[in-house]
Amino acid sequence: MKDSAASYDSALAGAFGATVIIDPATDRICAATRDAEHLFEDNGLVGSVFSTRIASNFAAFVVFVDEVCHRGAAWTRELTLQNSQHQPLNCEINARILTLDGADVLLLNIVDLQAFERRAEQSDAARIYSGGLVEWQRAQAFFSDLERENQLILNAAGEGIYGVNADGKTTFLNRAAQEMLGWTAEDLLGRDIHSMIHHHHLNGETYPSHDCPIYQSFRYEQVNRIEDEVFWRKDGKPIRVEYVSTPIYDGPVLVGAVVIFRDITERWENERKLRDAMDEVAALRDQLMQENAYLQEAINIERAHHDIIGHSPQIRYLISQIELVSRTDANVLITGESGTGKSLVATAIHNDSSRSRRPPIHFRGGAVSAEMIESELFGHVRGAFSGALKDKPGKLELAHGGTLYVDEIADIPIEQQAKLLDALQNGAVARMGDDRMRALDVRLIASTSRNLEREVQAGRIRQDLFLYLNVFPIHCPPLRERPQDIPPLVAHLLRLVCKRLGRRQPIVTEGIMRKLQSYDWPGNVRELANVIERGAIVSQSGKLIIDINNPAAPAVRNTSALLTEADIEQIRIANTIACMKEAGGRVSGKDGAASLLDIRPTTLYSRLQKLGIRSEDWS
Ligand SMILES: Nc1ncnc2c1ncn2[C@@H]1O[C@H](COP(=O)(O)OP(=O)(O)OP(=O)(O)O)[C@@H](O)[C@H]1O
Repeated sequence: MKDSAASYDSALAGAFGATVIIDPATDRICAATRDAEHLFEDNGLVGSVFSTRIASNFAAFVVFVDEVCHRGAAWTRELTLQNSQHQPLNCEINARILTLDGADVLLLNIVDLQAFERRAEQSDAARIYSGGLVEWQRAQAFFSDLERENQLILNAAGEGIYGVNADGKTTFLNRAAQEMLGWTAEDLLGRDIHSMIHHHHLNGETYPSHDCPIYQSFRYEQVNRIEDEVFWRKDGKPIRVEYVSTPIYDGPVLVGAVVIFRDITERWENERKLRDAMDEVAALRDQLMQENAYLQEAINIERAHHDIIGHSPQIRYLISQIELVSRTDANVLITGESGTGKSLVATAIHNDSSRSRRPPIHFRGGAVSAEMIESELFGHVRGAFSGALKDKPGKLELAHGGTLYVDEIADIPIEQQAKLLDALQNGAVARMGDDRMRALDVRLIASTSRNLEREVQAGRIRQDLFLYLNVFPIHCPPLRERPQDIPPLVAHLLRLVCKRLGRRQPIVTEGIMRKLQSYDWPGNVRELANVIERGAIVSQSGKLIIDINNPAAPAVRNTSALLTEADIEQIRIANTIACMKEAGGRVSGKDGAASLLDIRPTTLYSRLQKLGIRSEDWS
């Protein structure tokens, strides 16, 4: 046994690393090196059973031993051994047969592959990162070669290009870089470039090199693209740059980074000017919008007084109705003969309402062919029907958040009435040819010159739509029922038309006014406006001439529609002053005020006195 031990010792003397001798007959470990004990974490290796050191696949071990016995030597990486803690050991096993003291034993040299890989990595890392003189010289040589070989290209490039080694020292600098930075190659080569051109941010804060993307390029092997930074010139001025820094390798070794940069000062300046200009445009637009809102408000206030003319009780009642309903979101049905001012009333309601920030959307059923009504109201998508070449929103969609005024609701075909009611009640609309529902918040104001109840009975208006609309009916009275509104309407319409035509305003004689007031006005205010316009055009003599061919019998006067004495007096005062102005203050004579009014001068003298009209009033 002692002899055997000596033989084992001498057999192991030349062994390297973890080595064991096994007796294949007994499966026992006869001898082991210290490295083997270390590997298996077991000081009592000698004498123990070897097969317990095999983690798995014992059959593979038997095959391996057979191969060794047969060939005399073999190796494998297929077997996983385990240490005393049963942790697996990923190994390469080299085995051969030894004959000691006349008996065959197995000598196994075990290489721990994990430890081997760790050592390889450490030595690689040491080679790359230790940064010893050899590596530094190698990097220098690499950059010199790079620069020499690419001299022409580097110097021809419009972009600034410089290289840094793994210590951040400048290794080369092309011509464009020197021109942009003002630093020469001699100034920078071999020096820490970050501290020379990249030391501060534009706001004055220092820029530590470890935060710099260029350094990160060679520390963490990243390509970094920066779109807006500054490099500092030799004269202390900053230039705005965009750059790309790319790590570069000499074979497997990282030797530094190349930085390619472009001076974007001019572009940045142009962009800044553009941004400033756009800010200014936005500010002006806001200002204009505010002014517009202000003017709109001013116009609305102005309109509230002047749009709907008339002092008759009917008109006063109409205005009170408008004021009442415009404060609500209720649907409104406006009835009245043609030309009585239904559109005017609809606009007044919208303008006085909380929806007045959006323009009212006007839809006149009778103005569109029956086939187009659906597309006009609900919109369509491209291809919804032949001729639908692009998407188009309908009037309902356009009125979202505001008011839709449907003029002559009875002209809408019955199917579209159903669809309209559906959209309004559900608060959603789909364009023709589209499934997508779009939200809808619309106030509906509808008008008609027909008797809607009769239209419902005749089946031309849906009952449910009529009920939906008839929440707040407003009636516009015909002009023949309120002749006292004719003088103020005439004055208003005459002023408008003369202003538009650029003409002097003719005088309205009392005779003409009587004629206008006794006419029936089947076309209501629209007809009156036409008569006045025609009169303003043909009147050359300074007096309004009107042409009403078939004046009706004096309209039946409703006592509640009569002018008060005060009304009459006011009109008379205004008309007399206008005449005196027109006649240049002369009462009698061919172009005198009395002649314009078609009364005697003495009557006019006494009227001036009676009404308290003085020369200051017309001069
Ligand atoms: N009270 C009024 N004060 C001032 N202008 C009026 C008044 N009533 C009507 N008008 C004017 O008469 C013209 C016709 O009015 P509007 O178009 O509103 O009538 P309508 O009832 O809607 O007519 P239609 O039924 O034919 O559409 C317009 O120029 C309108 O400004």
